[in-house]
Amino acid sequence: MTSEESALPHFINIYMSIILAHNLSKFYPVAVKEPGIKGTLSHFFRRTYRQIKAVRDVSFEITPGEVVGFLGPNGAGKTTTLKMLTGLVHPTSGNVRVAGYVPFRRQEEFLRKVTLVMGQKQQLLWDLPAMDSLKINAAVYGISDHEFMLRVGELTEMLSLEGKLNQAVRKLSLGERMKAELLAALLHRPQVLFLDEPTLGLDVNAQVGVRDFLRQYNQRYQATVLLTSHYMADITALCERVIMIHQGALMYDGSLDGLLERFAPYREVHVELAHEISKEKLKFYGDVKTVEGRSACFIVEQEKLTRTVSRILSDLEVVDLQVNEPPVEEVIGRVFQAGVV
Ligand SMILES: Nc1ncnc2c1ncn2[C@@H]1O[C@H](COP(=O)(O)OP(=O)(O)OP(=O)(O)O)[C@@H](O)[C@H]1O
Repeated sequence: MTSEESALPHFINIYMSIILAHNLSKFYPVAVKEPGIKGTLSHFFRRTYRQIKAVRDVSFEITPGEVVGFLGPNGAGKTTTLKMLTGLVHPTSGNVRVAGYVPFRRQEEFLRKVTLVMGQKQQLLWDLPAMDSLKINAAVYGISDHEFMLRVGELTEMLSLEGKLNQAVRKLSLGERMKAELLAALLHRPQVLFLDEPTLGLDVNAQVGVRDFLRQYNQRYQATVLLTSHYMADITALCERVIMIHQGALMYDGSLDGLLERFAPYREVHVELAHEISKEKLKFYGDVKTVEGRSACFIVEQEKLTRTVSRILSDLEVVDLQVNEPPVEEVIGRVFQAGVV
């Protein structure tokens, strides 16, 4: 019996969680070669390997209908985790269940319940109209003609893809292609969506389109979504909860607000002054992030906020003042740099 087939710890309720990872690890063996001819020769006769610990003891549970952001810097182990959750990669150790199934067995019932969309890979055939690929998908999943037309009609409308499915995929814009990919990935009405960078490379309008669609789809079908994205706007627009990994290990699992609260106990104070003032003089009031003409931005610790703002208002000729939360990108960037929670 493999580790995945062994019983899960009793405290884990597989009926409550639609996605469940328990102490999930994946180590990739990679051959190590010494430089030079000698190295090449000895590599040929006797290979030595080292382990890349892509994912280490990661545990989390996701309940049906949640939309969860999965964050981490490059190489953190996000794609490897998604591959284990969809059964494309066999875990080195740990347990995983998705919709009650052990993913790597790739049972038909399991495959009907999940989908994996990777922004940098496409399933639609390049030279054919998307509709042709959709018909193949419909045949694979045994979707009747009537149901096929209904689903395609509905998704086409939700994705604003009217008139696009009969053009060769290579003639579509990047945004339209991504939307058509989503349509193909959702034709079988999966309950669980694993989305790896679904807005990668898209322009802002197309990003917003995909985001709006995902929100609508989640609400309409109560689908569960685990989403990775380098665009924080995707995460803030869609996810109340985020899971963060770094160097393969879990760093944070909780609300997005909680993450910002925990890692950004400061605010940005933007002021518009009546006259230009030198950066040197402004430094008296706090860390100066930027100064451009009469506008300045200060970074102020939360507990000093009231004092600092009242001092700025009483000392300086202020035309406008705003207190903002720091941009999520910056906070996440600082968390990744800090490395350890
Ligand atoms: N098939 C493989 N063989 C060896 N090492 C691998 C393999 N796949 C991934 N890795 C390594 O495992 C680590 C995690 O990779 P993974 O692709 O899961 O990260 P990621 O968080 O998705 O990164 P990114 O945001 O850059 O896509 C990296 O160090 C990567 O080089």
